[in-house]
Amino acid sequence: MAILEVDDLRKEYGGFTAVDGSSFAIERGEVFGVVGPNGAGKTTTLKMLAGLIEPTAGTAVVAGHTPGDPEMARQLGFLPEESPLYEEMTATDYLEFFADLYDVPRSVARDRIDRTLERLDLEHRDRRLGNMSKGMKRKVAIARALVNDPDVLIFDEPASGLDPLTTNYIIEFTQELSDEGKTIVFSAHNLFHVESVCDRIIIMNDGRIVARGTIDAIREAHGGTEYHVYATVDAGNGALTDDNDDEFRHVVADMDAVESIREVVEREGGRITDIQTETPTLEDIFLEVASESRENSESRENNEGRNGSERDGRDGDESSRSDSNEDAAEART
Ligand SMILES: Nc1ncnc2c1ncn2[C@@H]1O[C@H](COP(=O)(O)OP(=O)(O)OP(=O)(O)O)[C@@H](O)[C@H]1O
Repeated sequence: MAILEVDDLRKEYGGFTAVDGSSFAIERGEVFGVVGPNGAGKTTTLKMLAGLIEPTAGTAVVAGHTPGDPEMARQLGFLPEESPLYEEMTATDYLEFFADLYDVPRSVARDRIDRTLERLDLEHRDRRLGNMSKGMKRKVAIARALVNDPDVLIFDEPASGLDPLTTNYIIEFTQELSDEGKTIVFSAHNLFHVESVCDRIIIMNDGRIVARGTIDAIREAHGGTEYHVYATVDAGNGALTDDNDDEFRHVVADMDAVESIREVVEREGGRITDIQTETPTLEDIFLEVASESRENSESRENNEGRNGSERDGRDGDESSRSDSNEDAAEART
């Protein structure tokens, strides 16, 4: 059952649309990735889920409550991208202060804070926050998101700008929280981290969701694994040659096609010299999706401009071309 449901969520700033009608549902216990280039609308989406920004339209329901409802705040832990801390306080004082705000009994809070900081391997808990390193501060911010023991966590760039060791702790800790049954909305630019912790993702661009699903399903929708068959003769399939023209590379999508190439090559008296597989990384897919989405927006803008200035009977053609571009983009969402 979905613990978090978002329906046609939209945020406009003046005439600018930062989030353009997002809809998705997250199942209890899932780690759900929100990825996209700078300015895609990720943080705006997460802040609307956390009740920190009022949507212009649409709804978000977290554990049966709408953002801003005090009961929802009890069930939610939000780690913002930037987390200013009270520099004069120690980590322990700071976290106890927030536990009080959530009415967590002192003894429960102390135990929870101790265990969380222990698991995050935070030393010098009585050092002033202002004197802590960036990584230590990030761990305190994570502990703050957990102080009320929420069911749902929203982590915006939890490990950005940290050293590899601290990053590793935080990514492993996220995985452990998921294993314990927490539902986590996870946004990060490091797609390797996204791939290692997320069950499903959405890819956003220019405020819109341009791809969604499990990483495997998205990979499949974007060509999946390619087989590169190298042979001494050209078996067709638009084979490419190397600089010396003495080897032909045939790129195909499945093993049946590999076998067909083998048959033709052997019939022609040639031989297969190598077969390699290439699976796109999430980064490859991300770059492809972002550039496709940019081309679609440009084509939409061009068509709108042309339709506005040339109302001479050709509008039907242009708009149907534009629609098919949108259909192609939507088919992948
Ligand atoms: N308060 C605001 N007023 C006007 N525009 C805003 C405001 N907040 C965000 N935006 C704009 O909305 C768009 C989406 O911003 P958002 O911070 O959600 O992107 P993001 O995907 O999180 O980017 P990044 O990866 O760089 O953090 C950007 O173009 C941003 O400039």
